[in-house]
Amino acid sequence: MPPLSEKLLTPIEEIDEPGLGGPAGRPAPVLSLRDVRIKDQAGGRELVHGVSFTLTPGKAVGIVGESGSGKTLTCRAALGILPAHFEISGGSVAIDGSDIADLTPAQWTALRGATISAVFQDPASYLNPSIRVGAQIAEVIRVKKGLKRREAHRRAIELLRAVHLRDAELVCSQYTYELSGGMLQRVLIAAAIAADPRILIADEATTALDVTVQAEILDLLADLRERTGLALVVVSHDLAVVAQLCDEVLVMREGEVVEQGPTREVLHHPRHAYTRLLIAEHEQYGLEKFLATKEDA
Ligand SMILES: Nc1ncnc2c1ncn2[C@@H]1O[C@H](COP(=O)(O)OP(=O)(O)OP(=O)(O)O)[C@@H](O)[C@H]1O
Repeated sequence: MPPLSEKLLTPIEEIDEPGLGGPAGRPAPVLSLRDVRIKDQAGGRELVHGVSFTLTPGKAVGIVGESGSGKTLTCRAALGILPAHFEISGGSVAIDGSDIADLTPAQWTALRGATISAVFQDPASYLNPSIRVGAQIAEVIRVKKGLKRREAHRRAIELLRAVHLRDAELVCSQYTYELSGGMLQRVLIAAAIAADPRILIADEATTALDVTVQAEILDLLADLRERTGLALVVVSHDLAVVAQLCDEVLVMREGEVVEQGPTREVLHHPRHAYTRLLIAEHEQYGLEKFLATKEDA
């Protein structure tokens, strides 16, 4: 299995700071999708029929929808890791103002981890079972941030603390089989933020976790967003997760964005029948609590 830094996060070159580049001093978007369409070349089918959103630093966009609606393909398109035979067949994705269609492999390598990073479900498949987890995180830091081995190790422990793992030194020296699913998910988040990315895509990152661990991880993401200006794309079938974290929400169904807008507005005044259905289904999971919080804010 290739090391973590090669799988998702590969080597570093410094990227220019974006600064306040937008019109009228507004922050420039770190990620923008414009009418992105994704096609399965093998089957000739278009699976995603036009997704658009803009993400500025410190903002969070949520994508909700049933299984197979195209949420993960959309994220993979933004990360330049569509499965074989899939292609962006229309529209464009820009990271930090650069159209990803023009990026060379070396430029992609520089962007991944350092500018855009991701956490998916099933953390075990992204971590090497035969290397201690601390060494895997330290390797990302060495490659991406150019730190020496000892400093990278120290930073790995700091990151494990930052994701609220108790006894970070011990976890650092452990292997994946010694850790629970919740601990592994946090290790993966630590690895994903190790190179200080500006965009983090969290694709069902908390779905497999129990409610308490899920709440802790969502708090952690909210905190990173606030403290570091991290911009988030949060994919979840759970509206409560999106309600808690996101400013804007896209509701997807069968590859189509059926509704999009400020989270509060969409959740309080859904216009599409499918959104209303999702809300009705999720009320039992405590969505109302988050709606009340947003409304009071
Ligand atoms: N590697 C693949 N090979 C073939 N078809 C795929 C592949 N990945 C996705 N698809 C198809 O593309 C469509 C969109 O899938 P996608 O994974 O983006 O949905 P999703 O909304 O993320 O669903 P889930 O919540 O189950 O992850 C589905 O019809 C799916 O079957």
